[in-house]
Amino acid sequence: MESWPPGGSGPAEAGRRLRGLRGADLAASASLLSGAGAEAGCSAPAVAAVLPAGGSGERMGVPTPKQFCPILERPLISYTLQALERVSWIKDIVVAVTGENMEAMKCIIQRYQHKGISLVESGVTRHRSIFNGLKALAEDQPNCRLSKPEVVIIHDAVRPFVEEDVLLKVVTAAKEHGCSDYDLEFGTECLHLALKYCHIKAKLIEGSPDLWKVTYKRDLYAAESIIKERISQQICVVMDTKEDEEHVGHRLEEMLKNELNHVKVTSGRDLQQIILEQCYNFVCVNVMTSDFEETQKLLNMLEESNLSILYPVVVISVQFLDYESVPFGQKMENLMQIREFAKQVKKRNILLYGLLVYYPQDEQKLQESLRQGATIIAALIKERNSGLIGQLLVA
Ligand SMILES: Nc1ccn([C@@H]2O[C@H](COP(=O)(O)OP(=O)(O)OP(=O)(O)O)[C@@H](O)[C@H]2O)c(=O)n1
Ligand SMILES: O=P(O)(O)OC[C@@H](O)[C@@H](O)[C@@H](O)CO
Repeated sequence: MESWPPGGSGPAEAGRRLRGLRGADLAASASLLSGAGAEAGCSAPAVAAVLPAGGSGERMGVPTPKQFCPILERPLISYTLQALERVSWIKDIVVAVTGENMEAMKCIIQRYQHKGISLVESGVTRHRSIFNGLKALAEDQPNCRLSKPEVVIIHDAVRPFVEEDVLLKVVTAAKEHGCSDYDLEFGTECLHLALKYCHIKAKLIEGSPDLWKVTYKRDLYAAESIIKERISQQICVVMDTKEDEEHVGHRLEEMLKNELNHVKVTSGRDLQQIILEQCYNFVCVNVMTSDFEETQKLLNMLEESNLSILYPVVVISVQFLDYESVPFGQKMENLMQIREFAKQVKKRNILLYGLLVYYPQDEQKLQESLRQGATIIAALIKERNSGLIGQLLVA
């Protein structure tokens, strides 16, 4: 644990100025700025969050500080901000970053449309960074858009998977509980500081298994896998033949339902609604219309929405081909257009792939190629490999 310097500008002084810092700490910790909400007689405390993000990530062993390392091309800290922004009762989020990374952080906020974020300069240790964030919330500065909170959640910027329920438990505990010897013995250094400098007793709250901190390089891979899994839970099948239930497109949809029984497969009858509900995977079957007509309609809709700002959206354009009756070479020439479409939509974070499904007369062979098609679709969605965009895969 670092030792605070004596004197006016150190954390001990800050503790006094904050008039009582009560802490609960595990992965997230909450401190209480006494006054604000309680005095106003509010039943729910006014809550803000401070994210220390001023570290250099030495243990990660890469030049970029880990909070800015990309996961699916988006910086890690943006996932953490997204997790906190979803919690409607957190009114302000203060992020502490180094002066050197201030501009980069502003760009991240703008690019990923994060709202209600304030930036402060971090300190040379994690605790100093937290302290700077608390100061911004506690001080009455002119033109300051931050409102004084009653409870402050302290959350490492490198813990992207924090859920609302644990945050609520921590905030509630920050108000309700005292602390035990056990907490002090097995707690982290934040608990100790709260007691030593502010004479505040803290309570240790059990976190969820997903609350781990990205520390080593392997943690980035683990985080990426978790994110990919989360956004692969729903697939929307869009097709240009809605009436004919016997149609081969519907058979592919049924095959997907059978093969991927943990995934929700929906039909794209109300695309606007499905986009609003944040489905990140689309299988687009072009049968009756010309080669990419249905796919292009879908791509236009996706481009107009903001869906792909936070996660890459996968679109698989499916064509059924009876190789025996259609001249393959001629067909291929048209289908190669997919490369250009894919390049264009990649700029909007949409990953477009092509899938040719063999459509023979023989029922058994058809069944087999549908099964193969479903397997390829599942793999493309699971992997989200941007190196394969614009490719025509064959089932
Ligand atoms: N001077 C510092 C040091 C750390 N942190 C932040 O505290 C959190 C948890 O710390 P840790 O995992 O130790 O991060 P680093 O110090 O960056 O990692 P390392 O110890 O490997 O260098 C991170 O979000 C980190 O950015 C901070 O705000 N200011
Ligand atoms: O043990 P590490 O150095 O990886 O991390 C220490 C702290 O940053 C972290 O556990 C806080 O959440 C505890 O207050």
